[in-house]
Amino acid sequence: MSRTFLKMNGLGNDFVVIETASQPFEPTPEAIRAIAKRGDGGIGCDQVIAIDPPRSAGASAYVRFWNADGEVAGACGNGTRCVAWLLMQPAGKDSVAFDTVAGRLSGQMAGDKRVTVDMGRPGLDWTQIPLSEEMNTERVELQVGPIDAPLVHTPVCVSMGNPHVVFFVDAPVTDAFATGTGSLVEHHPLFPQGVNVGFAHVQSRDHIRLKVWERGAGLTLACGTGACAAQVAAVRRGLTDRTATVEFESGSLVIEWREADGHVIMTGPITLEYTGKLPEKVVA
Ligand SMILES: N[C@H](CCC[C@H](N)C(=O)O)C(=O)O
Repeated sequence: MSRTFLKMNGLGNDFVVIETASQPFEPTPEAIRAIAKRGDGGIGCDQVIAIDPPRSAGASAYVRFWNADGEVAGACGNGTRCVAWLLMQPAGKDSVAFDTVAGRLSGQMAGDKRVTVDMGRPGLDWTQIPLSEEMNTERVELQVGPIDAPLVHTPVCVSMGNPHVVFFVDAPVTDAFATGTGSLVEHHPLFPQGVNVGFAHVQSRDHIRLKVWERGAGLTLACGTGACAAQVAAVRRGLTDRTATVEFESGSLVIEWREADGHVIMTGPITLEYTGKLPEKVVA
């Protein structure tokens, strides 16, 4: 049985989205890798997303995420905006709630192909990231490069349902730097579940330039949970006010770490690229 899918992206961070109500989807890591592979018979994407029927009252769906390396991911901000938009279309609704392994998320329309998602509260304790040892997550004892002249050091760690480490840098970093440094940190022993690595350049109290090396996907054009983590990290360090624009080369997200309830609110665009059929051989 061949399955239909939707190819979508959020600021170029791209997804193969499969609605499973009429086509069960229990993929192996190899199947995910085959779907995500760019070229050689793959569809090509950073993450694969399954939209399952709801498992609890009040939710429109249960949503699962996998990285291109085949491993399960706990959250995906850009993907969450795309899912929220999809779930609001048929019913002509302007708000929706759905569940993920990281908890209940809610979305609402914020203009044409623009969605606001409540990503819930960040995890700030070392056990929530998680780290392999107790540390102050606002100033983590970690550096990359020569001891006497580290390339990056003393990051902030934040969980958005997935682990993030955010390094503040004095200037926007190149793709080569983010790749070389991010790939070193992704599987550092301090992060027993791996980590997404952000390089944040604070331009002003409401503007951050960000590049993210994603766990299980590598350098992506944008990272929604990475933008949330960078803004939470910047507020913790006193570098930005509660709402900031987080800018990638492909565009920007508006992130608010809401004072009233501690929730992180992300607003940004979604793109529906095309619909297609998964090749039979890819997913048995
Ligand atoms: N690579 C991430 C999942 C996708 C995050 C990103 N695509 C986003 O928009 O948040 C992880 O392993 O936790």
